[in-house]
Amino acid sequence: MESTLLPSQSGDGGAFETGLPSAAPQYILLDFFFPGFSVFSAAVTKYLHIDLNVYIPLVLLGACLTFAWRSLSETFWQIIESHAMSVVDIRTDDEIYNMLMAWVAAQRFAQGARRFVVNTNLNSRSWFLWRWDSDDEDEVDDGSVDAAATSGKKKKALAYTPTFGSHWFWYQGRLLIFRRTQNRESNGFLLASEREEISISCFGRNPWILKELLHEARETYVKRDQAKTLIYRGSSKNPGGEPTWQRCMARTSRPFSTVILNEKVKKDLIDDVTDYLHPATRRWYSNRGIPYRRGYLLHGPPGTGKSSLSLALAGFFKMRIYIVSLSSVTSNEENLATLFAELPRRCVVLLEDIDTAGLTHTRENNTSASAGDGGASNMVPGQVTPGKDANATATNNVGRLSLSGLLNILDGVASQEGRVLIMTTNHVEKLDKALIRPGRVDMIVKFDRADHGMTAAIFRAIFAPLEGDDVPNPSQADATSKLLIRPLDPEAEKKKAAEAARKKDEIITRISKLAEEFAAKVPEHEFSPAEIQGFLLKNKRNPEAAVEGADKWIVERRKERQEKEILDAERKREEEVKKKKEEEEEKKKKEEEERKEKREKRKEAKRKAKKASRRSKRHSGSDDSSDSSEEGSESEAVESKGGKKKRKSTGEDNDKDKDKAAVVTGEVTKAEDRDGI
Ligand SMILES: Nc1ncnc2c1ncn2[C@@H]1O[C@H](COP(=O)(O)OP(=O)(O)OP(=O)(O)O)[C@@H](O)[C@H]1O
Repeated sequence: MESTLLPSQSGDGGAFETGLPSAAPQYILLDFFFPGFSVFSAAVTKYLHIDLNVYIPLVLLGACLTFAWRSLSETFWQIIESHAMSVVDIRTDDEIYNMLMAWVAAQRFAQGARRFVVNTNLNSRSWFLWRWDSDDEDEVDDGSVDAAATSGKKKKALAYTPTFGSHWFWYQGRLLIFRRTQNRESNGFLLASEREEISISCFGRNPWILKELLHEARETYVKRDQAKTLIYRGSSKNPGGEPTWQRCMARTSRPFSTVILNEKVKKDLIDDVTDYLHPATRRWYSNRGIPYRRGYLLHGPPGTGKSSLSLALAGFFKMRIYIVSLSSVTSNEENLATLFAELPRRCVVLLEDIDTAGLTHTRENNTSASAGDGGASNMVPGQVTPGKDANATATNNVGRLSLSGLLNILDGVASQEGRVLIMTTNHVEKLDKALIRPGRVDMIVKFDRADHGMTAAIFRAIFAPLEGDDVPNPSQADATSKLLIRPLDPEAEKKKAAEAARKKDEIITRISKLAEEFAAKVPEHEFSPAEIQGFLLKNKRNPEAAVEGADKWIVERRKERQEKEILDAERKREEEVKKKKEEEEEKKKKEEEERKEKREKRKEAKRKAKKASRRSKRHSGSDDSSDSSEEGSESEAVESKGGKKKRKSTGEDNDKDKDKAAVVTGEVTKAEDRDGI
């Protein structure tokens, strides 16, 4: 092989002997870019007899070509993209991100990706879009499910999505590109998984296919939640931060029938909401200039079904429910206004505990809050609920919600027309009339503790067999597996179905009988449905035990209640004693302050009197001096006759001044007496 020897190689030894090329200009250059290249090249030449110099131009050419190809293709793509393609960028802080990712995870190209991202929760990490509904854990029936998840214990489904880069796929016969890139802005506040951008592009200047895909993604996503009631709660990420609606749960919609309430009341409520939500009603309202809103007030003791009815209503009308508890610390006027401004047009808004909102400033009686005698008989509508906020003073209610603030929000521009407003309270009697006047509250539903019929209904609801109930009965499971192996003939199947129906009827009859027995034992209007349900759930597989244990439970419950009442009374007494003590201390302090003030005033008066006396003294002194000047030599004569007379006259003046001072002091004292000091 022909080799180009460097001058030093054929010359005087040196580099030739060491086998290292001397510093030829191209080697200097190459060494600069690739340190050690000259040594490597010399070694290759010496041992392999390959002269790398021959290949350098080729390598350079290749590099140039690669570079040119890259930049050309990039430019080419940019031109194509901007002139011949349509692209949709998806924001990671919008719900469409969740929708699209759920759709992508179900596609073949995502499941077939060799490098992918695996998630148990595909949703955006933006905290307000984050979903942690436990129900989703059971959803293992979509395409992205890990097969292992279906076996045995239910696990969270695994979703696979393609990793960063471009991924080509076919959709409705069109070639599309799903691109997932790392967000170039390195915002320190973003989580790692938030730092991504996704886009979908298609060839052609018409983006209809992309829109279709997005619609499909949304439909699929919404369908998943169709049988569920989406619950949002108003909260802020950090204290003092801006509040927003946070999706907190997707519950399987509660059938109306499971809320035990007077059937007529239920029907009236459903009819009313149905009529309100009818498209023609909106026009009717707007034609007459009436604000298109409807409000409902649910009131009654705790655990009687107010929240359950609200959720059932939202589920029945397939609306999202937005819940705010007015007793929460964050519910001040500003926060509530922000939340109301973000409400969608058609939804249910549930304002819980409107009596505990600290609505101290009523519109009717602004001074009532300061009346402060606190007795229940003197309760003014809109006052703070005693027990929780009774001690709240004007100062510690700063930043809290006032009644007029709440009314402004309910009526104001931030309030979306078309929403169904439900307010719940345990103390309807404490609400201001303005809050529940027609237009704000159009229907009032009263809830009560369970009567005979309700108790029996709760019993039946818990023990009667329902479609889809899992009966953990080993013999039954055995029978089912046998059935799977050896199918029955139609006749036998019919017989079996009839037998099952007969058995079911028998169970229902038995449960109805037991329900009556149970209801007869439970006194009416003493226990809330929640309390009864709590007891029955303890015996959910044994209705007979529930009936048997009812008497004992009632005794225990009464005892518990009594103990609680005693504890409450004790706590109340302690609080009262503490309050009294505080009041006494306050009184003492006040008295002491008053005494101090009196003393100060007296001192001040004395000081004034002294001052006056001194002034009058000075006055009389100056009179004397003028007399003396007038009298001239006469005074001198008097002086020379001896200071006795002068001293005498001064003494008289002093006595006069003293009298004068006494008169002044008397005046001040009188003035003090007038002021009641
Ligand atoms: N009328 C009812 N029908 C069916 N279930 C009820 C009824 N009342 C209460 N329950 C059950 O009791 C539990 C508590 O009910 P819920 O939260 O609706 O009461 P609430 O009146 O809203 O109470 P609170 O005033 O304390 O918010 C729920 O599990 C619910 O199933």
